[in-house]
Amino acid sequence: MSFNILIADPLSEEGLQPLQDAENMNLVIETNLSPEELESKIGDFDGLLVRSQTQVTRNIIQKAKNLKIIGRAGVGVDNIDLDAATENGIIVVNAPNGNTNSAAEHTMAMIMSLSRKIPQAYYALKNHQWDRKKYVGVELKNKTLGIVGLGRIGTEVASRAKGQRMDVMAYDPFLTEEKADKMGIRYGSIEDVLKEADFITVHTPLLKETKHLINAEAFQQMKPGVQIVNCARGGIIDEEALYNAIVDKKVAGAALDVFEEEPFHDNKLLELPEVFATPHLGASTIEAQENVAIDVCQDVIGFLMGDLVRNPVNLPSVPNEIMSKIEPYFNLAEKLGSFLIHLTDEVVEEVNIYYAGDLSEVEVAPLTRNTVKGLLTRHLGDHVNDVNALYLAKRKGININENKTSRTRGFTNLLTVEVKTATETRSVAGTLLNGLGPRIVKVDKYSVDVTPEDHIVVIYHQDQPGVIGRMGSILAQHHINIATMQVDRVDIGGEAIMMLKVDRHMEQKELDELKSLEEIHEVTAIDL
Ligand SMILES: NC(=O)C1=CN([C@@H]2O[C@H](COP(=O)(O)OP(=O)(O)OC[C@H]3O[C@@H](n4cnc5c(N)ncnc54)[C@H](O)[C@@H]3O)[C@@H](O)[C@H]2O)C=CC1
Ligand SMILES: O=C(O)CCC(=O)C(=O)O
Repeated sequence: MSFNILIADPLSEEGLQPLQDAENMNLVIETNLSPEELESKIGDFDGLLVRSQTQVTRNIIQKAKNLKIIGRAGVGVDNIDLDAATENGIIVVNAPNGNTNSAAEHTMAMIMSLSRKIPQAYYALKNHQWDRKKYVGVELKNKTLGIVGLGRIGTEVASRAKGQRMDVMAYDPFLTEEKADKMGIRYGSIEDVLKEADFITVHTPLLKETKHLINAEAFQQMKPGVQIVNCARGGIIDEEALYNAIVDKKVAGAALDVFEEEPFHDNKLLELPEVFATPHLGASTIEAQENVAIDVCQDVIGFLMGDLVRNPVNLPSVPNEIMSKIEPYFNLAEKLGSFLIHLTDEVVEEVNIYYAGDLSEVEVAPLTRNTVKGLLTRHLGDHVNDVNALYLAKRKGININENKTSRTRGFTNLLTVEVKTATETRSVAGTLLNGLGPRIVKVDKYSVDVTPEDHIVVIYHQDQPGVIGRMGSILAQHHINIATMQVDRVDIGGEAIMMLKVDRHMEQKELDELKSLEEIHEVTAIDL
């Protein structure tokens, strides 16, 4: 099997080497495609790699019939419609670590250039103006740097600014006073940071909550003469408000790497002498580009070859040590879901998943996704995958509940799945037997021991002599060989279950013949 990968933005050649070297990956490099060109080509590709330039819109994703993975060589994924990707079962991966250093260094370069007005002084010299008075700067030492967003890049900026002997203060919803103390910086609310900082640098993602986080009201709260840096995302700072704050002399200078609209030819902020800018160069170093391309290529190859990805954006990332504990249960979880959905023809309203024993001690979200994938595939087909399973369940109005319990029924691990419809509740439980693999150990209230694979026939019948023989005869007439057989009941003479493993798929008319026996209540054939 081979995969077609489209590289739609310029990526480091060295960084692309893992993909070039992979035997079954066909790389097509076509940058600067218009949205229409990308829409018309994307149907041929299994993977798409971009930086921040290409907008991967819902329209493009809807045309991407074969697309399985979108790799973003960088951090911000605001150029990718994540909802559309998730709904269509396309995994998005990024490279969150490879450009942190470069972005932090660029931020420091911006802060230092701002403090000494280096770009303006150079520009004047180029224009034959030797002016030493106009370009008097300020020292960074003892000035307060306010960092909004103390993630990977914000943290690196903090440690570099401390090296400049700045007084560093930060706001981040995940920052506590204790963590700040440990880092040797000051903790503040957003208001504290706005009020006290001489330089403010933003390092948040662009989200609904951070759009225009730094707006006219925020500028009002700042010290006169404050200087502003944005090397994160255009739109975190309201450009109109920044323009006005500079014209009103509230803000003394601004250094911008990112803009509300990119790329641009004109931006009125650049008409102001207090402003200098770079065209989104934060991650543009040889090292960062190589790092992010390698990281994203490895995830794309890994994913297409059936491995786990390290940096998923639209799936929670699970640390390796946890993944190694739960991975053996993936197959069991999916098979239990596929099995159970065949036991009801009614609309499923609720799914309860119970994790017991060893499973009650680990992160089980990936198992829940696999179970739901198994449940939904019967009716929604193969496009259900672990990326979109929970989204599709929600869209169908199915409530999914995850529970951890101590009820192991004597097994070291037990996964029980229960579906509720308007009129019935059906359930199946399975375990992973040490060395023997997955087993179905309970169906509704009956105990069984069946491997969840091949052709299973579940028969509910009256517990009375002769039923098994009559069923056996019908199967024999159709040349259906019984591989294994299990029966269980709760009360003598009451309802009983029979679980058959047969050697081939059973046709509807064969099942109808079984159902026509008076003692039989329900027959379900399940091909797992
Ligand atoms: N200019 C460039 O070329 C580059 C830009 N970036 C951008 O830099 C930004 C930061 O990247 P990383 O540090 O890697 O991300 P990160 O995810 O490690 O850090 C973001 C931090 O922002 C915080 N945050 C979220 N909402 C906030 C709010 N309302 N107020 C304060 N903090 C908030 C989060 O808690 C998190 O700690 C992203 O927007 C990314 O796209 C990243 C690399 C290069
Ligand atoms: O691809 C680039 O150079 C942009 C990097 C960036 O903005 C990011 O990683 O978020």
